[in-house]
Amino acid sequence: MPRPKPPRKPLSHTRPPRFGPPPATGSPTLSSKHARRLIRAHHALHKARARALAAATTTVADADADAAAAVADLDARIARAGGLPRYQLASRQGQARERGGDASRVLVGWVAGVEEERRRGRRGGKSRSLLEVGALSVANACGRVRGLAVTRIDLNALEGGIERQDFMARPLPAPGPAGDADRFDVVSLSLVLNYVPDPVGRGDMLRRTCLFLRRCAGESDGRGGDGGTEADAEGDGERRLFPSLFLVLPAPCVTNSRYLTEEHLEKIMGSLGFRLARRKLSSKLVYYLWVYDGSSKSGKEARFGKSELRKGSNRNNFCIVLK
Ligand SMILES: C[S@@+](CC[C@H](N)C(=O)[O-])C[C@H]1O[C@@H](n2cnc3c(N)ncnc32)[C@H](O)[C@@H]1O
Repeated sequence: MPRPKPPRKPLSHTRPPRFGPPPATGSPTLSSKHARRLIRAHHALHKARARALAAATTTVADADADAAAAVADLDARIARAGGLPRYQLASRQGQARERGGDASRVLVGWVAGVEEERRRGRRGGKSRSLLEVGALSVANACGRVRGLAVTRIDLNALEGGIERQDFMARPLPAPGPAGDADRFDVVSLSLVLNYVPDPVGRGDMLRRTCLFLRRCAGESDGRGGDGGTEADAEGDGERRLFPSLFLVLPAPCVTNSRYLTEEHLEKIMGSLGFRLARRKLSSKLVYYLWVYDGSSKSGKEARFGKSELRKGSNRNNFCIVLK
């Protein structure tokens, strides 16, 4: 008579981790969890480096050596962890999968109606241009919109078609119409602002986007719009969508920060001359389209420091400072 099978043991929840070499750079086996850990560690090291760097430039001479050594040590740790290339691959593989894909699809969804109308010739005129800062791939959704010319830059170019360039060092367009060819209808900062390790650097980056946006035609051709107003993507009127900044952040940067709320972000952006045209909140990310009209309500840029806006021990410290 056959013996009854012994009951199967439940899987242990305390199983030791599997050791072995980390997945090779570019490996499709990089798990979401691994990618998330790698991304967090990279951000943390960068923030520590920014703090050490600030200390190195502000401390008295004999402390300089220590601070400089701390920076060098952090550089070595960043390099040992695979540096920017590994972070980028983790972002491209793990994070993209986890958050449901390419963030530029949201931008395309917002502006596609306008472009479609243009294509059908009702508005006529030039094609649109996009400067994608922090581009990881040329194969994202914005690259497939007809009539949208995309310029891609990144600190480290992973593919052909992406220029290796620091946005903060990108040569500024010449003043006036002479610089128009070097300005864009849309600048995209998708998960780039949160890469900047310090609050002042974030403010500087936001401010710099204005310099690369085409001026409202109200200023250059006196017609009170960018070559006329655009019907927006949802057809809810004649609100302009260009020139604009597409900004994507991890949602907790605004939903759970001690120093930044959406209201505060709107004030910062308003002071730079932007108004909020579109917003989408997902479980992981927040997407914004900010239309630039080149002037703040008060007529001048305000200063925004670091002040606590929400209390609570479980908050993060994401902050934007406009000096
Ligand atoms: C998390 S990745 C985001 C990639 C992509 N935009 C997305 O939405 O998935 C951030 C990228 O921004 C790039 N980056 C950060 N600061 C930059 C700067 N000042 N100029 C150009 N690229 C920058 C980094 O090199 C990195 O590749």
